[in-house]
Amino acid sequence: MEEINNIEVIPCTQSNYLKPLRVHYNQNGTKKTWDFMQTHDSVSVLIFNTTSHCFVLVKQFRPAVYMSEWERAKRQPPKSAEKTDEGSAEAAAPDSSEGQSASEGQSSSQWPLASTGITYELCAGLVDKPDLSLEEIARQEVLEECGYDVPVSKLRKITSYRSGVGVTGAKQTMFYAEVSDDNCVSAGGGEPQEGELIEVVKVPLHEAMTFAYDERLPKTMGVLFSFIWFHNNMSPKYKISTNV
Ligand SMILES: Nc1nc(=O)c2ncn([C@@H]3O[C@H](COP(=O)(O)OP(=O)(O)O[C@H]4O[C@H](CO)[C@@H](O)[C@H](O)[C@H]4O)[C@@H](O)[C@H]3O)c2[nH]1
Ligand SMILES: [Mg+2]
Repeated sequence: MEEINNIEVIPCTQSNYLKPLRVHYNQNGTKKTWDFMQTHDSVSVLIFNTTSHCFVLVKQFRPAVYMSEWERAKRQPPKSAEKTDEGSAEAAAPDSSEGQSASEGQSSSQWPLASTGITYELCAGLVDKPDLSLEEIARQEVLEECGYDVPVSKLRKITSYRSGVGVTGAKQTMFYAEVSDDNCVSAGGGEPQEGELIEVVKVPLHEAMTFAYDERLPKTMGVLFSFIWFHNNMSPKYKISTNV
């Protein structure tokens, strides 16, 4: 249950997370300019629980996604208040949590439901600790966000890729971790002192592809890619249903 209100949007002039910059350069003799954002690289982890045959994902409110939905709503106001994806999306969700919002803080504009800013993601984290390896950061994120204590040696690197090419250029490295209920040491949920409010969500293997392609459930590309990676690499060890 999320309640988002008192929304105020201001220009970002200083941040620990990103730095907007403009680069001038010559490409094949042509003068060019590009605006970009310096951000941290990141790691993500596809977690598969071998006891329950479920993928372990996280679900959290993402202000950037919410604000993007707000922009869209301003461009295309919904035809009627009831006519949103909300009911059907939550009905199809693998857990029962419900989004809720209040429209306050900003003139008379209609704020979207908080649930439009809640996304399903792989467990993931920023590479912001120079003394730790990518594997060690991934291990910490699995523990903090999902509550599983897995040794670094059990993390298998899947691949790395650019998580954004137009704006950030940041690199994300993806790992695979097989866990069992025996590795579960806490409920997870992130670091409350860092302001993290994370819900751990289990997606049964036999529902994975239906979940992945259900556009009513906002999710990252990492979820989609990693499920397909699992299908290609872990079958026939674990059978993933593909009838979508
Ligand atoms: N970004 C930001 N802005 C703030 O103003 C801001 N203010 C506080 N924070 C804090 O920074 C920490 C960031 O948490 P993580 O290290 O777990 O990183 P994620 O946000 O999970 O990001 C990962 O997962 C994403 C989804 O796959 C990918 O897109 C990213 O590339 C990937 O790094 C949290 O403690 C959060 O409370 C902000 N973080
Ligand atoms: Mg995270």
